[in-house]
Amino acid sequence: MSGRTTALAPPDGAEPPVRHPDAPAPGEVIGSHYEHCFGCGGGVPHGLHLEARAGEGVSVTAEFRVKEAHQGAPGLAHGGVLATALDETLGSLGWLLRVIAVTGRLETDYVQPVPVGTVLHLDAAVHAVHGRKIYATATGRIGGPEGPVAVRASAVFIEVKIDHFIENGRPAEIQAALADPDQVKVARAFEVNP
Ligand SMILES: CCCCCCCCCCCC(=O)SCCNC(=O)CCNC(=O)[C@H](O)C(C)(C)COP(=O)(O)OP(=O)(O)OC[C@H]1O[C@@H](n2cnc3c(N)ncnc32)[C@H](O)[C@@H]1OP(=O)(O)O
Repeated sequence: MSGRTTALAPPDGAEPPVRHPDAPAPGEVIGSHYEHCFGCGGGVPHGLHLEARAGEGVSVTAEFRVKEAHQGAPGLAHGGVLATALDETLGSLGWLLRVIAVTGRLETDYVQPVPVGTVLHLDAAVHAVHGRKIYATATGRIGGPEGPVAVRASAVFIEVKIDHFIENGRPAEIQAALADPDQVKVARAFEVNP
């Protein structure tokens, strides 16, 4: 841990983020990075099925409809599920930078309860990059993209190589992913980062 900073504010010397030339165009849907991802995968029945779209610069938008399976208190979304929605939206920013990054720190503010049936309108943007650290924020609104803020988050993501998953993931899922041409295509899209 020595020398590690977990501050959410970019340090001196941090640079503005650079949108990759091959990033999806503004408005383009960013596909799921993994079919079995709880946040975005189509193969998870009770998952969030979050669909993100590229925005301008290094930003994204996404929508998440809160279902019964996502409750904490009766009729209300679970806070951890809302944090997942924010985390997943932030994670999709990697497609704009063309880097693979994992959440290092995620700080969440819960501003308003979010009832079941609500569509949470999310947006996220990268503000700075310092070495492997990516500083980003996300907001979730209810009632529409300009509606009142229900949740927001600040995060530091850390860039990793594909080996991070190969070395740490359970072998059964890693082997299945490596045998899936669509999954390999997703991984290659990041590995050609110049
Ligand atoms: C096929 C497509 C798939 C695409 C897959 C995309 C998935 C997205 C899914 C949504 C997002 C997730 O939920 S991701 C899942 C949840 N997250 C995780 O599982 C991450 C678990 N943690 C780790 O594996 C590790 O701690 C890492 C990789 C984050 C860091 O370890 P490391 O690689 O050894 O790096 P390390 O040298 O310690 O640190 C590098 C720099 O980052 C800083 N740093 C390290 N940790 C933190 C931290 N928690 N908060 C702030 N800063 C940190 C250090 O101070 C240092 O700064 P300096 O000294 O250089 O200044």
